[in-house]
Amino acid sequence: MGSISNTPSIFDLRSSLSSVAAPPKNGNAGGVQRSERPMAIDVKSNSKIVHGEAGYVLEDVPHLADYIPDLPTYPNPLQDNPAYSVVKQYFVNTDDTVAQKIVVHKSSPRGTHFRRAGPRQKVYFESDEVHACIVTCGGLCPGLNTVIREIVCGLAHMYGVTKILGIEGGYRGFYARNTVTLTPKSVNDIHKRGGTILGTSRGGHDTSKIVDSIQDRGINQVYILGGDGTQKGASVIFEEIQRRGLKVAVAGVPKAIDNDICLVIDKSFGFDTAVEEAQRAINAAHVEAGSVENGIGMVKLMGRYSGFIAMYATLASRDVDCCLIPESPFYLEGKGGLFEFVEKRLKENGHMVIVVAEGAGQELIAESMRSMDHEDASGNKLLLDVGLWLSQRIKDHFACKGKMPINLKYIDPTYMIRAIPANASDNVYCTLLAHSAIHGAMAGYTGFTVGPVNGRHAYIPFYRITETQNKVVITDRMWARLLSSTNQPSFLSLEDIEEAKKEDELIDNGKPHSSSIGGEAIW
Ligand SMILES: Nc1ncnc2c1ncn2[C@@H]1O[C@H](COP(=O)(O)OP(=O)(O)O)[C@@H](O)[C@H]1O
Ligand SMILES: O=P(O)(O)OC[C@H]1O[C@](O)(COP(=O)(O)O)[C@@H](O)[C@@H]1O
Ligand SMILES: [Mg+2]
Repeated sequence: MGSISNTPSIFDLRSSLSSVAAPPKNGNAGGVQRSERPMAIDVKSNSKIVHGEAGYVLEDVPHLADYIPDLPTYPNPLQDNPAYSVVKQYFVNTDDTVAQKIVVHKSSPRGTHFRRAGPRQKVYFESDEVHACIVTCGGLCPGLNTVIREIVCGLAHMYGVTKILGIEGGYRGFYARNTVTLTPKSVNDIHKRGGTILGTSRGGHDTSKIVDSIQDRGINQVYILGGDGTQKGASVIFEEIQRRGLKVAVAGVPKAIDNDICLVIDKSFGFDTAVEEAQRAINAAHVEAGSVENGIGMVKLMGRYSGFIAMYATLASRDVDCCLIPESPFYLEGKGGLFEFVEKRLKENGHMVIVVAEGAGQELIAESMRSMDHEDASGNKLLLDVGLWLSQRIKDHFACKGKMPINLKYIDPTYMIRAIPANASDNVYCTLLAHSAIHGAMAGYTGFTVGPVNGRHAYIPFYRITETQNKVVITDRMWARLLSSTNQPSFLSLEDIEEAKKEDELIDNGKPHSSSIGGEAIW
């Protein structure tokens, strides 16, 4: 790629981001260098799209300089940090980008790219000017404490930042709860604990009260850890901050225990840990089922709309006979149905294990029970308990005269797989996410989330995180691998499969397939 900043002729300039130019209320006076950021932006609902040669597209993230003119820059203090002095090319080139699509054809366009995460030579904040805050929102997820720890330690050790506040109890904590001062010492061993030391909540997102609180406290870097709902909230906070013209960087760290967040990033933190912990429940179900005649072990795992935890836990365990996920509808009665399969497997093996994701079979349950359209405080639909329902239906079916007696044990480890500390690999991953977020905010980027795209960390605009949910693609090879390992019915007719393929083609449309996790190749 040619240098973005050196080849303005390839750009399509239609900037409206830069039209927001109210003076910063807590802006910083004076500085050593003036920034030069050629604006070459195609604005699509607050997005910065840069077009290059051969179908190259950069979906860039906003920058403080887009709406605050003449911001001073400073040399990155990392250049004097002895630990990093050994790094060959420590600073990321300003025009480095990460490709979303890495399997390409000779004549295909180069496609969408994201700005590469990492430390920049110039920063937009002086160390003693930074007043950062961290908030955690939504459901728990292994690794939240690690991200908090690494933001605090990273800001302190890499950038010499001393003012870091923890906002307690999620978004409403900005205006209704206390704050806590965070130091490397106070967060030293929190990564060994599950949950979040800051507490969390659902609901309570009041944009103007939150931004008032940010402004009143003089906060200029906001780190927001949470799922799709949280990142939607972060996006509107960023818009309000931009509208007020504040020099405040907003960085999101995406969290989703079930990996349902965003088609772009490889996987979400905590997912590996959750899959590992799920093995313990599956093992228990297998032991229980195998110890009695016609034993069935049923395990319910998290996954409202995406069955990644159930799919990966099944693939990892090899003890599972049937995995049911929201993306693949199933039915109970008749030929090819679940009851028929259960009977067959019990006759063959004498026992079986079923893993069911919490969002699976919701239409079936709604048909047989009076549907309750209840929501939680954040507006998420409260699901009916598929594990209990399915256990009862199987018990009822086999209790009929003439059927074999069964012995079913239901295990619901829902909260056990998310209330634990992150495992080793998630801890390292969380560290990289935290560092990417810090480097981005220090470099003046804002309104962004961080995450690995094909293994390289990138800055991703909020709309990419919030626009679509990541789902298991049932026409991908990974789901086929699962079907082949469990030898369960697919519950789909040929027409269903054709339909699913068509839908996936529409979704795919230049995006990588969502069954790829951890940057591993799906072939
Ligand atoms: N569309 C939205 N706009 C603003 N805030 C939102 C939106 N959706 C959710 N939130 C807020 O984000 C926080 C977390 O959302 P929730 O859905 O509970 O968890 P998660 O972030 O894990 O999806 C809540 O405080 C909620 O009020
Ligand atoms: O009981 P809670 O705290 O509302 O959490 C239950 C929900 O949290 C989750 O684990 C994750 O949800 P979020 O992504 O919204 O945090 C869901 O799978 C589950 O339905
Ligand atoms: Mg959510």
